[in-house]
This record gives sequence, C-alpha cells and structure tokens, in this order.
Amino acid sequence: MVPALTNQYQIIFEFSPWCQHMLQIEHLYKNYQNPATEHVQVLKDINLYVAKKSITAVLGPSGSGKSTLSKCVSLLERPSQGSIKVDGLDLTYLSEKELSTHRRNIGVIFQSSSLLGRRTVAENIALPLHYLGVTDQAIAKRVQELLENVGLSDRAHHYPGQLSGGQKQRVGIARALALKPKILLADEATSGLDPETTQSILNLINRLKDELELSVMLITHEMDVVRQVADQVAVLNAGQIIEQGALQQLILNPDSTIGKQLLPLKQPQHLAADLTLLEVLYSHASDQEQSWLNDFSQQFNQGVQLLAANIEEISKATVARALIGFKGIDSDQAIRFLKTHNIQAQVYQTRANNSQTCH
Ligand SMILES: Nc1ncnc2c1ncn2[C@@H]1O[C@H](COP(=O)(O)OP(=O)(O)OP(=O)(O)O)[C@@H](O)[C@H]1O
Repeated sequence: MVPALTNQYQIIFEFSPWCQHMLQIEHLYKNYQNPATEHVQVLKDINLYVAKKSITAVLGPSGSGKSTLSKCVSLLERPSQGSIKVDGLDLTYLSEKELSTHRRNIGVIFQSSSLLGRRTVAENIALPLHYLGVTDQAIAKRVQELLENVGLSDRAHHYPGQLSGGQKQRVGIARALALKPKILLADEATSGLDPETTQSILNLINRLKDELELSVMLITHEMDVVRQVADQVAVLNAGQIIEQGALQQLILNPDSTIGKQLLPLKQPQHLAADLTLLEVLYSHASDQEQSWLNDFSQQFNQGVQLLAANIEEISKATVARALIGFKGIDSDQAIRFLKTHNIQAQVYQTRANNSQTCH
C-alpha cells in the first residue's frame, strides 16, 4: 500500500519541470537469501542519477554487481531497500500491475539482442506493441518508423539468422524503443561486437538519445565504450560505487583512479635519473592550438622533453595526459607557470620510486 501523502508527493514530483534527472537511484541495496547460500549483499547504498538527454556509464569488473543493478533498474528484481524514481515516480512502491504500465518507460537492450529466431525483424520489433494490444495498422506504422530510425528499413522481412551481430543489435534497439520509453538501459549492449560495429551502435545510441530526448544508462566493462559516449561515469566495485562524476572531470582529476585508466600514460623505458619529471593534465576546445611546451621553454630558457603523451578527443574537447622532463628548473615554479596556462601538473612518481615507497 502506498501512503496517501507519499502519493501526493510522487504526483507533484512527476510533473514538476525542475526535476532534471529522469532516473534517480537512491540508497539502493540488493540482498539475496538463497537456501543454499548465506545472506549475500550484492548492492550497497547505490546513489546514481541520469539526467535527461545524457548518457551515464556504469563501469565495473566481473562480479561487481552490474547485472544486478540493471535488473533492479528495470524492476525485474525488487530492490531490498532504496528508491528508483523514473521522471520523479518511485517505482519501488508500485504493485506488479502498476509496474507493468510504468515499466514501459524503461527500454532495455541486452548483450545478445535476444530476438525470436522464427519471427521476422518487423515481427520482433512489433512484439511489445502486440502485448499492449495496439491495432495492426498502428503497429505497422510504428515498426516502419523504428526501422527507419535504426537504418534497417530494407531488412523488415529478414529473420535474425540472416543478420549480422550489429544488425541484430539494431533490431534489439528498435524493439526497446517501441513503447517510446524515457530511459534506455543498455546492458553490455556492445560486448562481443568488433570495434567498428561497436562504434556504429554507440553512434546510433548517441543520435537516438538526442533525437528522442532519451536518458541512457549504459552498463559496460569496456573502457573504450565509456570514452566514446559517456557524459557521466560511475564505477561499481564489490557492489558499491567507488567513483563517479563527469567523464572529463574524472580524467582531469589527478587523484582519480578511473581517470588514469581512461587516459593512461605509458611510462618510458629509460628515464635519466637527473631529470625532474612532471605529469601534466589539460583540456582545450578541439579547434584550439596549445603552445604551452614552447612557452615553457621560453619562460625558463631551458629545453623541455615531452617523454610520453596520451591525447584523446573526449566530449568535444582535446584531453591530454603527458609526462615532461627538464633540468635546472624548480618544480614548484614550473607547476605554478603551467597553472597560468590552465595545465595541472604534479611531480611524477616513476614506477621505481613508487615501489621504493611501497617497500
Ligand atoms: N540470485 C543470486 N543469489 C546470490 N548471489 C547472486 C545472485 N545473483 C548474483 N549474485 C552475486 O552477486 C554478485 C554480482 O553479480 P552480477 O551478475 O550482478 O555481477 P556483474 O558485474 O554483472 O558480473 P559479470 O560482468 O561477470 O556479468 C556476484 O558475486 C554473484 O555471485
């Protein structure tokens, strides 16, 4: 039973224009109690928000709880505690009957597109509409629209067995969008696809997000996927979120572990012992030239060596992590100078130094 007061608040929240997050997961816990096993806590105090027209990636190693989180968000599994609000409405309070209506707001794409092999592409896409009792004429129109959206108009009468992995996934996306959901939940949607197909599926999800104003939660273990499309990133480890934030902010945070993994720096093999080493981090608009290395040399009248660099185009900006080395310049002075160029710098700990510290 939903208390009357809570219902009122839910209704006010549902229609309020200032509710900027389409999906709000708050203090979510999931425990399992199997007869064969002891009490298992799989998710612990998960707090996660997905804004309208944005992509939040949930990244985590095997066993970290990604599938369980996905099942909780689509309410295939009931959370043990906490709330899952879609457009302001808490789904965890709803009865199974109410849930069957509200679940339509969440379209799910799975790793293997799980299509019915004996149904054509058009019939697979039409399934959710059939279950809802939509008329044949309306179904035909909607399926045509969806086929165009995912670029498969010429495959309507093919069977899944006649499609490539990427095409099957496009059918899965069309089916997930059939009921015009507000949220698209992509659960390992590109796992097992080659890099080119992965890129095309991510481009499609990105385009549909903008055109259909979707909020996307993308569950993945692939770093490349996150780099390519995520606006926000949350890292799940042993059932807890250990880091989260905007993709670019995490990369530009020198203390972020996921930032280092998203934009790693390869340490050169041989580093002269007398070099002062700085790790630098910066971003600038992709059409802006950066001449900070020249400026640095001129300022200190000393040569500077660029020893390693990883430069990526991320969220329409150039983001770089680099290692520079120089002699005869005070490192604090160098760090202060770089700051005037909006470059963050810190003294670089070589692996040899790090292992000395550890021992
Ligand atoms: N029904 C269940 N009963 C008990 N434990 C479970 C149940 N389902 C999942 N778990 C446990 O929860 C943990 C997280 O599992 P989950 O499948 O969510 O992880 P994952 O991050 O999706 O892993 P993978 O990437 O390998 O699919 C695992 O230790 C798993 O054994």
